[in-house]
Amino acid sequence: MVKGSQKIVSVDQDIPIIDMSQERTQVSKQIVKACETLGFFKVVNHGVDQTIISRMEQESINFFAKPVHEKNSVKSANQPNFGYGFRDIGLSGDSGEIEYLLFHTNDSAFLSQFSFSSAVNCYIEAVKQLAREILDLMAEELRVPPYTFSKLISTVDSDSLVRVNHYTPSDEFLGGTTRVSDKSESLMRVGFGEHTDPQILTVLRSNGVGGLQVSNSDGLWVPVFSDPSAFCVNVGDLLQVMTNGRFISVKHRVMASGKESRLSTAYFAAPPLQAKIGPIPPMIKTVNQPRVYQTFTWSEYKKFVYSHRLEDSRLDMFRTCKDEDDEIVY
Ligand SMILES: O=C(O)CCC(=O)C(=O)O
Ligand SMILES: [Fe+2]
Repeated sequence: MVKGSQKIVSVDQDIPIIDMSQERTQVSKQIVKACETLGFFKVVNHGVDQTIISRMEQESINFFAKPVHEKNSVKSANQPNFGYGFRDIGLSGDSGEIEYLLFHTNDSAFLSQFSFSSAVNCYIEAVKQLAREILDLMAEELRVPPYTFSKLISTVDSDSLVRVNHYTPSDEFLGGTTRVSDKSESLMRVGFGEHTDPQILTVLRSNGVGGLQVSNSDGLWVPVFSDPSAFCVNVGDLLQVMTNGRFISVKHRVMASGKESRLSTAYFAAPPLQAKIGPIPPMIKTVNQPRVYQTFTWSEYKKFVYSHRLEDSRLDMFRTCKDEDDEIVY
């Protein structure tokens, strides 16, 4: 039995697909609606140059094709869970059928070890720009001051990350030194266990191989068909907090069925470590929408997240139990 499994619905008809070439107010309305109902949507006609995407994908394929010892040597000097990872996700004992490369977007010393750092940097700039644009569209429709969200990810000390995930076909695991012990699990293996993304916004792309599932309001897992020309966007925990619970930080997971390699690249847009995060004043209405979350720094929340398991509902600990009056000025 796959841990945490729920019923799976068969089509991704529930996943909104937003055409960013539409009229601006239309786009912002659709984005806000998607964030309130599912916390997840796809964008098409997003303006990111296909050559930037293709270069990043090819360089990632080349990296994962390298011998294990070469991949293992890619480690961050000061953070043990950064760099190349195999199976172990995070620091609290989570694991999945995955190998990955995790790095800070502004860690130029780390990035310079790669022959493909220019492809990575171009990709980061492009998805960061897309994330900013989406956050600005949200702010417009929510009628909050311009750049309220995007300015948090625009500063040089923003703590944003990129994770390139590679889910290898199951035969490689079955035939190799790593053995899948249980037959039923070998049919549907957890690639990346259920979790919410802790940051502000995630912009994710994959290579045309599915596996990603999102949990809808009925608690059903909705498979997300992979469209290599689209970006998937999901609300992170911090955006749920800033919107005082109006946006949903969607629970998602990857089930690797094992026939083809899934390659995904996630850009996690995050604020600087010392940024104070809490519900923004226009999102708090004393009568019908009182403050739901406390105020905390990203650094405090990140520490908390890293000391818990992926599937833990980490945001619950930061709900208010009393009225707080430490308003944040963004
Ligand atoms: O690989 C995917 O599609 C999703 C991975 C994911 O959820 C993550 O890296 O946070
Ligand atoms: Fe995720």
